[in-house]
Amino acid sequence: MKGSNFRILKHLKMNLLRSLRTPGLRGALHYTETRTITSGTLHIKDPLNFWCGGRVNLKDVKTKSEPVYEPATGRVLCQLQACGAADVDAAVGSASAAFTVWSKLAGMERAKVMLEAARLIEKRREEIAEIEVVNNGKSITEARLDVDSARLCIEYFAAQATTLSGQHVQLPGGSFAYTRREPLGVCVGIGAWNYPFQIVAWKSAPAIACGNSMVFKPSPVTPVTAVLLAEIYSQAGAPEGLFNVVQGGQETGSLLCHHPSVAKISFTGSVPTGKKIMEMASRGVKPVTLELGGKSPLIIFEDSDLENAVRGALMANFLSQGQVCSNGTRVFVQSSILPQFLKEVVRRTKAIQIGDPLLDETRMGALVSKPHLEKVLAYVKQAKKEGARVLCGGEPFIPADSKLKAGYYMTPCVLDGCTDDMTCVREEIFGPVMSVLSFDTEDEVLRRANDSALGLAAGVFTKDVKRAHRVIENLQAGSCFINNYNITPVEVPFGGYKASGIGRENGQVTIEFYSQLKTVVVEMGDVDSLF
Ligand SMILES: NC(=O)c1ccc[n+]([C@@H]2O[C@H](COP(=O)([O-])OP(=O)(O)OC[C@H]3O[C@@H](n4cnc5c(N)ncnc54)[C@H](O)[C@@H]3O)[C@@H](O)[C@H]2O)c1
Ligand SMILES: C[N+](C)(C)CCCC=O
Repeated sequence: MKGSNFRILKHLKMNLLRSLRTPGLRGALHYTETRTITSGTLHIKDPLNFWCGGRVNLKDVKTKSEPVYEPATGRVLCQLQACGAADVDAAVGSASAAFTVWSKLAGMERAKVMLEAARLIEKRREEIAEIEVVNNGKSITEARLDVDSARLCIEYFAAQATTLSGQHVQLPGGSFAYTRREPLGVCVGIGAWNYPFQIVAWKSAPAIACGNSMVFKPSPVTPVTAVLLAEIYSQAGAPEGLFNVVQGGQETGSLLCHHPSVAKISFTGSVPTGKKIMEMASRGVKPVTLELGGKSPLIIFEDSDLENAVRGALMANFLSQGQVCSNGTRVFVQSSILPQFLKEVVRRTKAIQIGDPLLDETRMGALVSKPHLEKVLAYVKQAKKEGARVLCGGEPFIPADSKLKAGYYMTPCVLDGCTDDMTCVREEIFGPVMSVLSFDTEDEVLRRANDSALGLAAGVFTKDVKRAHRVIENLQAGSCFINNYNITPVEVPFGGYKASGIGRENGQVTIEFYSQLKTVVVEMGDVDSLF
């Protein structure tokens, strides 16, 4: 026992020494791969802005700094320095300089850097996941999967980088044309707070695979992990300025969108902000990718495997404390199986372990902020007022551990007796609140499921193969699931119909959204002039 303790201590010491020798791991994080942190202990003092290949301390003394919180404890984690016009200009300038080098590399050369970045992410998986938990409040189990998804995305687009190519078209008289797939230039990424590390990878990986550079602005609520990715790309051999991070809120975001040297904007966030982004982009005729909100239907037919349908409904509603764009929050259950479904879904919802998100056994951590928690609780109150029945949850939750008492927790909620006109059924709540509606026929449920301005995702549970495909064909949603929910492998496109967005992330098609085609016509004979 003594010997094994000694070996563990020696291992920890070696890792600590190694981490202090590694650029980017120095400073206030004092972090190693094997050392784990506990809630309430991490302090971040290093600057969170990053351009020209390093972290940047803003010089402007007038820069306002804002507190960033640890949702699990309600404690201030760090101060955010928001970038102004000169900072945004410096970051875009840095990205423009990198573009001239990076865009000329062969796909294989880009892939090499990206695969090294993926390797570094895998090596630092636990560290990144823990920091994500401290800043976002989600459970460590989910954060690890998010880091994996980020890494897989970078690996996938590294492979895509090696396959980018144009077309050769034979023309009369031996003449021909060819197309070149070329990058766009400096791309801007703007992220939401629910999947901070995953979002920054889902945007940067296709962008840099195609030869673009990027300036990324995380949500001011979760600014911490994007800069880790910036350091990783740098350590992996990316040219200075290939990937930059500017911090701030809507002012900084709008400076980025209006910047004349920016070629494209890829945004993840709410529908109202998405509309503003599109307006700003239209002034410079810049292409946009918009990954926006949802109010997705999950349809459970009476012939479903009930056990799987219940599991699917929980996965569709309670991942990341319900703060998931694609969540199937309108759960339509065929009336004949409604009582069994509700009994089982409520039993399992009540059993969800809420608490310290850094503990392995926790399944639901804290919501992202106090105002957001209050907003979600207000939705539950409104649902009750409008006649929905609360079968469980929907209350603030105070964990027993004293250090978590000021955290932003609530009990996951199941609402029954919901009708299509209720606020909880019409609006995106973005919290752990499942609204259950009953239906009788396929035609009826299709009409009701499509009765929304949003169309991000949809799901169906049934053992009838023909019905499954027929229903999916008629659902107005971009990301659909049969007999499962919220499965988003990086090899398949993800994105919404209707007001849920424009463009796709992941999958081969995403190359189209980060590149442009140049057509070259080559004359092999004489010019046949009409003049
Ligand atoms: N479809 C998807 O893939 C997806 C994924 C995650 C989250 N979301 C959506 O995101 C929303 C929650 O995230 P949120 O609250 O951070 O969204 P939000 O729209 O408030 O903010 C998103 C980002 O936009 C920035 N921003 C705000 N105003 C801006 C402006 N005028 N100009 C430029 N940038 C501006 C914010 O600082 C933040 O970085 C939900 O609606 C959710 O459904 C969608
Ligand atoms: C990986 N999930 C859980 C499907 C989340 C996708 C991103 C949406 O918020």
